[in-house]
Amino acid sequence: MKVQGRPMRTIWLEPDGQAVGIIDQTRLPHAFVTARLGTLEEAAHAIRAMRVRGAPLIGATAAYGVWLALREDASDAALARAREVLGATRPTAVNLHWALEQMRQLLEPLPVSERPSAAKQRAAELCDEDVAINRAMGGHGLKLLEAAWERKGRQGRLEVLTHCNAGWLATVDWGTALSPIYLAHDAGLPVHVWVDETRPRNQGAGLTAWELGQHGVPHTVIADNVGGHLMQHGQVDLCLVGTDRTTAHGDVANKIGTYLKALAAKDNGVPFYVALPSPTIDWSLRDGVREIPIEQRDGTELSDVTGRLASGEVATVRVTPEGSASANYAFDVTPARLVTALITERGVCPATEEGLRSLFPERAGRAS
Ligand SMILES: CSC[C@@H](O)[C@@H](O)C(=O)COP(=O)(O)O
Repeated sequence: MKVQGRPMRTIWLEPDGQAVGIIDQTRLPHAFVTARLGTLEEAAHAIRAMRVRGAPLIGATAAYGVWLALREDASDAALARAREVLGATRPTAVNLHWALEQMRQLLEPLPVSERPSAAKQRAAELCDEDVAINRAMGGHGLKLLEAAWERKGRQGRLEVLTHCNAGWLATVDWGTALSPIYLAHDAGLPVHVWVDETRPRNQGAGLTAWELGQHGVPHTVIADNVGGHLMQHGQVDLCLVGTDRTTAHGDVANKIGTYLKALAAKDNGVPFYVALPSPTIDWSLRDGVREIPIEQRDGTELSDVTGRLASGEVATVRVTPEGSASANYAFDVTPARLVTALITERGVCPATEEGLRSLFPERAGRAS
């Protein structure tokens, strides 16, 4: 992606090689601010406070967090502690645990003296792999968008609805759900994106709208409850979202509110696609609704809203009465039966165990 015309990733090794650079996503869209992460604690805090967020980027940050820990102390105990601290930051996105497990498998058998440089190199590789996966997913998703455009008779605009931010900012580059959209836009398809605001943290209004704007993709921000109305009136050709954890049977956990969009899509015959890199698949789970841990965050994210005042100052204001309790569920699970197809780096498949295993045959018979 380019930011103000300059190509960049969302996470990088700083030029001095001593720290990891990130974009502080809590400051967007009002300010574009980068930050240095120099310790395990800073990496864990960045994930917990959502300075970095989105399933693949959480995993990439955790991998670098292991390096930051091991360069201080590369003992078995320090490695175990780094995995514990980072693993406890956010519960739903399985990419976090996948990345920590990748690091463990590589590092545990190595002599202590070799671990820091190996961790640094592997974290960089995981980032490169994420970029390649997302680009490949984009190519497969692009074919679905082209087919939808043909079905529409190449009339008007291709109307895509998305929820939360499954874009460049949620990954190392490209995005998951937005990767096909960027490719479609670049290929000249007249794609227009309905962007759910995605309360309570407004990742749609603040992040998706911002990055689509950076790339010049036409888009319109809508309140979270508008999608059903648009679908009833033929104004959505397809829904395209990301996921934080998908079961071996194709149940999909994603940002809270995704399930309601999938129900509305089903009722209106609108295709509902989910884009996911393979590290997002939790092969050990069968029943997403019962088994995927759903993050509950502080109620102030719901009761308080941050925005820019007319004066230019960024301020946080309370929108609920003092004394009213807030429940802040961050994710929900869309059952596989509501998902038209899954888009992965290896191709598109039905949201079924057979579908996923046809693309990832090496997983056949493996529980995790
Ligand atoms: C990148 S794909 C899926 C997601 O990670 C995304 O849609 C999402 O739900 C992000 O949630 P967040 O709480 O902002 O980390």
